[in-house]
Amino acid sequence: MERNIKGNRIVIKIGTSSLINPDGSLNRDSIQKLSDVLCELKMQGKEVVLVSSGAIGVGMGRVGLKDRPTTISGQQAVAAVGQGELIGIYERFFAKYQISVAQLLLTRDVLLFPQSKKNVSNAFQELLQMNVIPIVNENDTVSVDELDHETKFGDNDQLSAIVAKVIDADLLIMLSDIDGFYSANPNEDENAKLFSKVSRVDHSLINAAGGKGTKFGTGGMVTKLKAAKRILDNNQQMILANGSDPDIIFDILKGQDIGTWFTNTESTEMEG
Ligand SMILES: Nc1ncnc2c1ncn2[C@@H]1O[C@H](COP(=O)(O)OP(=O)(O)O)[C@@H](O)[C@H]1O
Ligand SMILES: N[C@@H](CCC(=O)OP(=O)(O)O)C(=O)O
Repeated sequence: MERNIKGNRIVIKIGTSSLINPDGSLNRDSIQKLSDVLCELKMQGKEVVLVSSGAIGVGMGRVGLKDRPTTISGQQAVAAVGQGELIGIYERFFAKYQISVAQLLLTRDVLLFPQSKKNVSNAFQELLQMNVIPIVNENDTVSVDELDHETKFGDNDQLSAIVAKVIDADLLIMLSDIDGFYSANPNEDENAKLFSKVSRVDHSLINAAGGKGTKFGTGGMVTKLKAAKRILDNNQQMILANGSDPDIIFDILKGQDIGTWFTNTESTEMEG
């Protein structure tokens, strides 16, 4: 079934699992391909915001760590190393198209304090008018899940939903290493079925969501569902799909039945 998708102002979130190879090396091809697709969307006149994870994964490679640091401060440190390199890579790929990027490191304050929300919203508006592609990540040095602090965020999945709200986006496209949201983790249950459409995120769905797929990911499916709930509560739309080939974004925007479509205009459906 074709989907009725409005996609003039789009937030695209890409997870670490799509940016880092299983051996920990940077997946340059994937980042380049994603950058090509985003530039093409810009040239079609669309407004695009990228929420990119990967700071910790890139930083681990840079400082020669095979495993993610176990301490929060260790993760903050490698994120600080990786973020600069990550933005530098995006900057070079986008420069081929004479498109500039901007780095926005955000925390939950964006929603908690009306003045912060207004400031961030104004900055996004200016950047979009300047035809710049804003690239967002959490401000990992201050926003850690484990600290009970006003600025905590803990995951880019929910951050991307918050950004979609702040800029009043038509659509959030969430790209991961999996084809969508399944009735159980398909890496553990071969009978898991893909949901093609979800109209309500309730406890039974959250129970079907498991943790992250690789040592590089952060939130797994739980944080993606929490993001979807925020989107539905705000009457917006989200599509969760596999980011291994970023060209999938074009098919999503054509309304093809790809991944899981979170929309409260229709009832929940499973494939098959
Ligand atoms: N019900 C489910 N449907 C799909 N994937 C699931 C589910 N439960 C757990 N997962 C896991 O969530 C992973 C994606 O989350 P994560 O590793 O955090 O990726 P990303 O880095 O893209 O955010 C999948 O690879 C899969 O192993
Ligand atoms: N801010 C952290 C990642 C947070 C995160 O949500 O990661 P992921 O589950 O891969 O989207 C980073 O850039 O490494």
